[in-house]
Amino acid sequence: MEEIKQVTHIDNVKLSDDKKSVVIIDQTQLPNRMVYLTLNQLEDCYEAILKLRVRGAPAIGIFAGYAMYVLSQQYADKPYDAFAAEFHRQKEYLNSSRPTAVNLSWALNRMEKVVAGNASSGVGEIVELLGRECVKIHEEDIAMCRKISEYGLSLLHEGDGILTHCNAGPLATSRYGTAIGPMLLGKEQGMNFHVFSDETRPLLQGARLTSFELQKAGVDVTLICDNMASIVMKNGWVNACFVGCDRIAANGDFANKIGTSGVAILAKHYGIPFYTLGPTSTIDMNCPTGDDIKIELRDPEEIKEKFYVEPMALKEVKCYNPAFDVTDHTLVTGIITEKGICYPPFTESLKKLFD
Ligand SMILES: CSC[C@@H](O)[C@@H](O)C(=O)COP(=O)(O)O
Repeated sequence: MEEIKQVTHIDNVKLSDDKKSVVIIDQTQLPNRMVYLTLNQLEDCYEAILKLRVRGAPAIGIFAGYAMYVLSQQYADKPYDAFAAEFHRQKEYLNSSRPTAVNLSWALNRMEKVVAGNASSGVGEIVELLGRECVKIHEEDIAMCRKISEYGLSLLHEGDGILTHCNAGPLATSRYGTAIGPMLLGKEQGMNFHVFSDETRPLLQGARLTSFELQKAGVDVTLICDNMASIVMKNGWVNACFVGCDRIAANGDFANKIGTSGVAILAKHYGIPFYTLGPTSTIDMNCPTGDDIKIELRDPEEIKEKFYVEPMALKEVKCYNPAFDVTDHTLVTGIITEKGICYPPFTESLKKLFD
């Protein structure tokens, strides 16, 4: 296994040297194998998002931007109208891979705006502009993650215990990550935290990815099963909960990995501040409340078989496998973005971010 020198420099998504492919770390293979995939076919890009080879709201947006650029080069000999139609078809297809994280459609729409806004340019020039736009999306995310990490760190103290759910670190974003960023940045500055990482059933992003990132960064991390969050809070070991987000509605409700809302309810019970951290690209002002967020339903096989040597349940047992849940804004202490920390009432504080 390739040695990770610095987790904040992991290239989870990047362009190949010849810019004809997008290269990702196959996150389904971690923490056991560091496998890079070189993708340049539409179906493979779709499959990579669907199967969570690339995952995490910002990372799938960045990936989609690169993928559209790579794919667009393959039909750049078409006249503008045919090029734009093919671009739209491929964009819609990629967008249908996962419904909950808004970053996917946000990045795809940004790329399509380049095509629509340059109709009078040659297709070759448009492809070049697409190349610049996807790099910009990535660079902006790097800067946003750094700012979010700084704001998050401003709320923490030496020796704090922090509980997190799922993975919102470098693998899910760029460089520092969002919810994990403050801990990585604090560590770089000589601070020490005790992080509890929920394993995050059924796909174990907390066990496979978050505890991997934190351990490699030298942060004190303790892996717990999801149903142990209550006891570590009751023991007084958690000073704050930091989680990521996939879509924040205009009223502050937000979708994140299934189980997040349970963590928020527990945190309220024990009087522990609960924060979600995410870039403004994760805020969907067109989505009034959490009820308007589409929750992805996934294959029951993920609950019954994946990651087990033998099936964990009868094949015929019915399963309900939502990938995300919505945390009610009343449970949220603050929303930490690259533009600052929003506090209730969120309808007003979130709106101000876009004024
Ligand atoms: C900064 S990543 C934020 C979220 O995308 C993350 O917490 C999460 O829920 C990811 O879910 P996943 O299904 O692994 O893509």
